[in-house]
Amino acid sequence: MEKIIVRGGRKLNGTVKVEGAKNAVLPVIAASLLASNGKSFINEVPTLSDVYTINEVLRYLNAEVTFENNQIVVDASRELKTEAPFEYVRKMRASVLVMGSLLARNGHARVALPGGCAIGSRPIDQHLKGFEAMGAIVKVGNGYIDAEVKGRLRGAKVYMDFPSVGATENIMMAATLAEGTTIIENCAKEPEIVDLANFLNAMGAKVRGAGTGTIRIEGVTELHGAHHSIIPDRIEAGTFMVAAAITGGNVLVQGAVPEHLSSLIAKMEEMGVTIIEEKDGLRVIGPEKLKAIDIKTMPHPGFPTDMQSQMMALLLRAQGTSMITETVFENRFMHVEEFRRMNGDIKIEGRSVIINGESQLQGAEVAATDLRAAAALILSGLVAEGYTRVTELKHLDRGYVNFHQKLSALGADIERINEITESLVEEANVNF
Ligand SMILES: CC(=O)N[C@H]1[C@@H](OP(=O)(O)OP(=O)(O)OC[C@H]2O[C@@H](n3ccc(=O)[nH]c3=O)[C@H](O)[C@@H]2O)O[C@H](CO)[C@@H](O)[C@@H]1O
Ligand SMILES: C=C(OP(=O)(O)O)C(=O)O
Repeated sequence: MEKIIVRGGRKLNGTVKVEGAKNAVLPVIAASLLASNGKSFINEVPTLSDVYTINEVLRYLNAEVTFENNQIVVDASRELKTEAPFEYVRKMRASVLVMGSLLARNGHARVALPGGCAIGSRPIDQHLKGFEAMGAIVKVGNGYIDAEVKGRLRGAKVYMDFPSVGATENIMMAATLAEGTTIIENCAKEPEIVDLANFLNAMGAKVRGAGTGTIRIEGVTELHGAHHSIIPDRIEAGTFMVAAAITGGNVLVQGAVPEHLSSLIAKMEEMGVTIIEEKDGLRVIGPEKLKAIDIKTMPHPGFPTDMQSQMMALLLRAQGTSMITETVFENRFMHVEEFRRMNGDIKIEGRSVIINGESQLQGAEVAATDLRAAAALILSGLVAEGYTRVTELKHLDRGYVNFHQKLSALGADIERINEITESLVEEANVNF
């Protein structure tokens, strides 16, 4: 088993470069299936396990995919299969994003039901409601969702009960090849939605309004391959901003886009962190003392749920009592128990947690419960007394490229080891 071992106490200094966004590249790769002629060239692609997984899904579906030097080339011009089986969807929920493209291209899509995960039950009813409004017959059974339409999908008005990111993306992709105009109301406004719309438009689609609460898609009969560069990862950027602040360091987060990070910047400034916009990113300078604040996660432009656990790590160092309320996912507090193992003083009260920042964090062996929890526990390890060992790194690898190397380059005392290697070293120490 692999572990990250971090020893607390070092201030971070220097420059760290942000990768392309995981949550932008996954829907863009799914969208590349819509091109019935020409290749798509996708640049600034991070080498994450989720990216390898979605590439496998595309290959299974009969697309040709290469991934070299942070560029993916997709040729989806051959006839595509219709089914994304459970073995892929189980590894990564975002596999469900191929459904809209397959339904639009083939008139039929069969995708394994993603099921729940560590952060909540995560249903996909809003995706299916959109497909049904466009004329698809959707059946759920034997662990699969089957959606089929006679002829082309038809443009429709879809009102989303909640501005779901994935549902907005899936409906947007399906609507590009529908007959007539689709209007998605109360849709998600995340920067990743805008990135997907830009890619679709480069493929020949007619998508307007991405980034606002209403998106209009005028259907076209065919899409072609296109060139696209993925936006920088605002959550990776935010994670390094917290790393700088928590250690009282001074770090330039290169590639961070201030407009994508406005809620995080505002809340960190409220805590007393200095954030300076520079030409190529954000400089973050941690104060001697952090102030306690309250945070509520919300759809964009509200505070992102994907930064909730990292901010919990930061608030555990603030003077006074803070509260975080999670409104996006119903069960995204699994990391609280792990923070408690590090002497974190946190109480869960319904959908909120109360954090007392006065107690000294102590190094401990902790398990990552999900992707962002993995990063957050490592952030706490940067300031805990002694050694923190973080396990279940498969979660970390879904969303962070070379996380420990990047922290190490900024001055952290951190390494990633294989438990077998570690026990050999211990054995060697005993024997010699
Ligand atoms: C790959 C990707 O981009 N993942 C992001 C995406 O996930 P994802 O697209 O899955 O998140 P959604 O915005 O769809 O989900 C938000 C909430 O809506 C609920 N819901 C969603 C769809 C639906 O049909 N019915 C329903 O009830 C979910 O259970 C959840 O409670 O947005 C989340 C919210 O910003 C982020 O945390 C994830 O990192
Ligand atoms: C929850 C996340 O991702 P996913 O939707 O892929 O699980 C995340 O990026 O924090």
